[in-house]
Amino acid sequence: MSGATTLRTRALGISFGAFRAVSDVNLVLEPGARQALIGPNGAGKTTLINLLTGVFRPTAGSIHMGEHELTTLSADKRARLGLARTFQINTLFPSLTPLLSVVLAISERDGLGAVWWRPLARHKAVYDEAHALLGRLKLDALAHVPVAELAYGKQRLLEIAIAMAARPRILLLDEPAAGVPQDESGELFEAIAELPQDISILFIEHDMDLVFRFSRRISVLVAGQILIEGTPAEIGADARVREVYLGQAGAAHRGVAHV
Ligand SMILES: Nc1ncnc2c1ncn2[C@@H]1O[C@H](COP(=O)(O)OP(=O)(O)OP(=O)(O)O)[C@@H](O)[C@H]1O
Repeated sequence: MSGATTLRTRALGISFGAFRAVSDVNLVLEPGARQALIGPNGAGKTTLINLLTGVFRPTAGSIHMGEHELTTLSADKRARLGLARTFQINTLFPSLTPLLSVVLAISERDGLGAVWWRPLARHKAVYDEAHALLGRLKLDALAHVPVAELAYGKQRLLEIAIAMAARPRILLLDEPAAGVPQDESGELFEAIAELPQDISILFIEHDMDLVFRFSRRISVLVAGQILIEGTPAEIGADARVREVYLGQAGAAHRGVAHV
């Protein structure tokens, strides 16, 4: 699958027992979006991404990608339609190199995982593509360094390179800068901003400086529901958003002065 597409949810929700973790969410991710999903701890941001990617089955509503309805599709099928994600926690193999990590991801995409006798030309094409992806994320100089020896910010970039190996149309990034020292997180987001413009990106981020620098739209999730969705200027001017954030302990150090 290739080409830009729109991801859309209609009245999406999930309950865990009596607890409604996400409810009535109408989210639209336009082609080429650079959209932030923000909200207090426990608001349901990761749960929403888990619903979009098929980790959880919704208890209400539906999910659509272009003309495809995803609501009941497996995570694998959604990935094949062009939906990719990264996780809040590091999921890399520490002893592999970045090059091999990306080669494996490309092989997986092509269904070549178990085919060791593939033609040499195809082998070269996979390596060329892996080098190009690493180059795009400015990891080419580190292609042969074991993952365990990479700075954490570089590891997070590698996770994005691996997600990109699936040739996604939509990329969902769950706190891509989590655990990354502050002086490396700007560089990480610059790399994200430079990904091909036809890929739609939704990212969860707590650092408001990064959110306001790198998003073109912001969705604010509070207690499982979208409180407001708009441009950074609209979100920054919204009194309810200020109230939500100023009510949170520690909000000041997250740069809420910008909200
Ligand atoms: N599998 C589950 N079973 C029961 N409750 C769950 C489950 N997954 C999430 N929750 C609950 O749903 C709520 C939303 O959690 P979620 O992790 O989506 O929040 P979040 O906005 O991503 O938070 P944070 O910013 O801290 O990562 C929380 O109260 C959480 O305890």
